[in-house]
Amino acid sequence: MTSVSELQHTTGPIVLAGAGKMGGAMLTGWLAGGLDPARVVVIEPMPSAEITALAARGIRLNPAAPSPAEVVIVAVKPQMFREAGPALKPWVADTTLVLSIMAGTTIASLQNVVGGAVVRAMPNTPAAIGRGITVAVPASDVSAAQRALTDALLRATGAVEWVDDEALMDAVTAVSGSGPAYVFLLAEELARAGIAAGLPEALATRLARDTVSGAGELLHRSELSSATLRQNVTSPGGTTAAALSVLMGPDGFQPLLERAVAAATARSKELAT
Ligand SMILES: NC(=O)C1=CN([C@@H]2O[C@H](COP(=O)(O)OP(=O)(O)OC[C@H]3O[C@@H](n4cnc5c(N)ncnc54)[C@H](OP(=O)(O)O)[C@@H]3O)[C@@H](O)[C@H]2O)C=CC1
Ligand SMILES: O=C(O)[C@@H]1CCC=N1
Repeated sequence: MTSVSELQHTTGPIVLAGAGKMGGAMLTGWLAGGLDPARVVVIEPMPSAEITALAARGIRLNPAAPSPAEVVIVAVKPQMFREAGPALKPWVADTTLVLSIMAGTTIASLQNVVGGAVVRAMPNTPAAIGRGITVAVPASDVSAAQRALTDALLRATGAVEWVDDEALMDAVTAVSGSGPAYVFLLAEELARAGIAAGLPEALATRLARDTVSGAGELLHRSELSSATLRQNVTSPGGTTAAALSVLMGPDGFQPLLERAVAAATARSKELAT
């Protein structure tokens, strides 16, 4: 992760349209990394208490007089974009970087509705703690400076991968955009299974949460592959092998996740406008 201080080389306002779960997570990551709140404009019809409180730190919330910004981040729901997009135009000049994080919504659609130099990106909510991963794809007219600015913004919330093929974004969305939800569900279901196996609810919940987060942290810090880390838990003829014979069986994780990722990929394509 690079420091938000790279963003201090730029001076213009950073406009965030839609400060919900994902836009709010990115904003949290930027502010935690040291971005000056005075540079941030938030456009949000029903701001949460947290976002409203940020106004006291210098963020400008729903200012009355828009003017072209250096960056506009589009973080409204894709289903809202056709309605919400045109109102963003006064913030966008030809030279404005328009960074969209909307699932499905294409670069062509952003160019038509909002204009500017468009980068389409797919982040995830661990951005709030600087541990997100974002995949970005630039429109052909995005300058090197705009790409560097995008990179600095995204790196302040975690890792960044650039791709040239926009068609990859549906599967990216299904794997890393939605992926944190699959992991949180794993923690929920591991706790439920622990309760079913006889554990008190509070203990099962604690064990599941700390196991998922601890294993995630080990995966993050270790240079070993996930397969090796898994094998390191699996004593021959032991308890893990018994569980994995279920989880790696014909109706185990592999076909289940393939179906889940295929469903999310298909939904991303449906959301394309
Ligand atoms: N959640 C996630 O993990 C991820 C989400 N995304 C993308 O981020 C975007 C936002 O998703 P998410 O944060 O989950 O959804 P949210 O509903 O939490 O956030 C969208 C926000 O936009 C606000 N909004 C509605 N209309 C306007 C408008 N005209 N101008 C400005 N803001 C408006 C909404 O307000 P109100 O609620 O009052 O309508 C809401 O606060 C989506 O496009 C999604 O595809 C991408 C990666 C991951
Ligand atoms: O569920 C969604 O559509 C968004 C995109 C990826 C994560 N959340």
